[in-house]
Amino acid sequence: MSITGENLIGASAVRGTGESFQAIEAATGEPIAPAFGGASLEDLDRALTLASEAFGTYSETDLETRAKFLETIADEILAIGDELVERAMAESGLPRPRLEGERGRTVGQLKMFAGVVRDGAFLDLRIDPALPERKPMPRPDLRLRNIPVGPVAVFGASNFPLAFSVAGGDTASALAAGCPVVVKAHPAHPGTSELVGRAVQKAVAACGLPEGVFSLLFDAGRIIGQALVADARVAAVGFTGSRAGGLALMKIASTRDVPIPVYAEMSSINPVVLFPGALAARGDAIAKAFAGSVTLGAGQFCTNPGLILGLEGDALDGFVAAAGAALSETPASTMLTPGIHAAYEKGVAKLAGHAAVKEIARGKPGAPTAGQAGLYEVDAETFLADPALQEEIFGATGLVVRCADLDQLSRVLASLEGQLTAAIHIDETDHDAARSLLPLLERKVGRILVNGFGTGVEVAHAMVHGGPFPATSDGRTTSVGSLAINRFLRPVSYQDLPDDLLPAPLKSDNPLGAPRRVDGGAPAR
Ligand SMILES: NC(=O)C1=CN([C@@H]2O[C@H](COP(=O)(O)OP(=O)(O)OC[C@H]3O[C@@H](n4cnc5c(N)ncnc54)[C@H](OP(=O)(O)O)[C@@H]3O)[C@@H](O)[C@H]2O)C=CC1
Ligand SMILES: O=C(O)CCC(=O)C(=O)O
Repeated sequence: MSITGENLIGASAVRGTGESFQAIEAATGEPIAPAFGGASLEDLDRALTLASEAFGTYSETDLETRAKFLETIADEILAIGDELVERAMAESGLPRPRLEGERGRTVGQLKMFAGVVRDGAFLDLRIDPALPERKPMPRPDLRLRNIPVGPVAVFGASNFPLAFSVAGGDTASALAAGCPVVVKAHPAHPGTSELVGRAVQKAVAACGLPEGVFSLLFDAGRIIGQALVADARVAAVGFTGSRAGGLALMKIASTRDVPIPVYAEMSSINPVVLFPGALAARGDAIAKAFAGSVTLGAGQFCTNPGLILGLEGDALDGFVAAAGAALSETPASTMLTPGIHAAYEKGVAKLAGHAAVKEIARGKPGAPTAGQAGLYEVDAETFLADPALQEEIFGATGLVVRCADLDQLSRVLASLEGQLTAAIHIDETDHDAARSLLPLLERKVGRILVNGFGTGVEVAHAMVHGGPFPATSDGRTTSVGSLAINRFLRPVSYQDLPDDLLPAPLKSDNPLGAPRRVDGGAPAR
């Protein structure tokens, strides 16, 4: 498949007349052909007109057609073959195994949502039959289902060019819900975006769906992204990226005549708590695993373990020495973009320049575009006194906070902003102490994990990839896993509608065979 640099608007490929730009090879900083023509506001208008027109039909597609569509997207992505992996490697600097794995995750995610759609439980069908004889008041017949919210704007993320981008989790869950999607491509990987966009476009045609179900727009700047969020035809937004970017989009969305939700996954430093029993038993092994996690993908994971909390003592000293030794052997890794590399360097310099912060280790230096790993430490009182030490450093650097006792450690946790994950490393002897921290961790994070690290989110039904602000803009949701579909649904209740006016899933003979909760009982088909 050749990459043309065109916007994909419904079934058409349109050369944008806005400012053009090229992809940059992450490892060399050299431009890669072709040039991408940025979308004009007219292109955006056309994409949104088509999306609005498609919504009525697409929102009522039968579940089998919608599931097949998601599976067809997955098949079309695989059919691109190695060109997709090669292009993503060049644009992102991420290695082949990582991108092949990410492609598998993307395809698996689409297939999982196909299963969710077929199952029908996401419709949350409820029926409270009429009770005409009830005293003192009769009860009306009430039936409820979830409906899709409308066209959704998705911003591709820089750090997962496949799994959090054009056909990533936000797009898959919005399409599964029945919402048309308009994607604003991340400028760090436009070629990868076009290849995947064309795969989705083919799937729309192959499944006989209205063309406006999907469009992909490029932009050299921010005009299109901002106009997309501001447009009255957009009903919700999915975003993964910086806190500043997420907040800017939330502001636009909340000041529209009709405000809409922005589901933004933003910044997180993912505390790791090292309990004494675990450290004494296997501190070296935990240190090696930590070094692997903090440097994974050049540290460019929002689940990166950026903060390590432990109790002062020999075991923590041993961990710090072993983690420092492992990190100092780690080669520098190409970062996604020169801008992300520069932001990383700035963040590390700010941390290293803090009077009370001590450098433990730096990884091996590398090319000018490569991020050098780092490990630093600070005492808990300093950390508690300076909120700047909580700022996310997007890259392969961690900060160890030395705590005098469990009480101080818990004060450090209590001082943290909302987080995506918290990891605790424990042995049997640590269970009582760990139990005492769990209520606090639940209030702070979206996922608590034991004896592991949060990088590498499993796409599953019981996954929460979310958390209180600023980890996300709405801690009641997740952007990974089947529950992500709920972001793009809203419930509607139907009171006393005759059977022939009811939507199919709520008709008396249950023609869809979807599970329904009748009179508050367990869902049954
Ligand atoms: N915690 C996390 O999960 C992640 C955090 N980051 C952080 O973000 C930094 C930059 O990385 P990046 O991935 O580019 O994230 P950004 O938030 O800068 O950009 C993400 C997308 O949103 C757009 N965007 C950003 N700000 C605005 C705005 N004010 N108005 C309209 N559109 C906007 C960008 O367009 P454009 O590129 O044109 O600005 C891009 O398409 C990293 O250095 C890192 O600190 C990045 C990825 C993941
Ligand atoms: O750890 C993962 O697999 C996902 C990380 C993520 O969502 C992100 O970095 O944006």
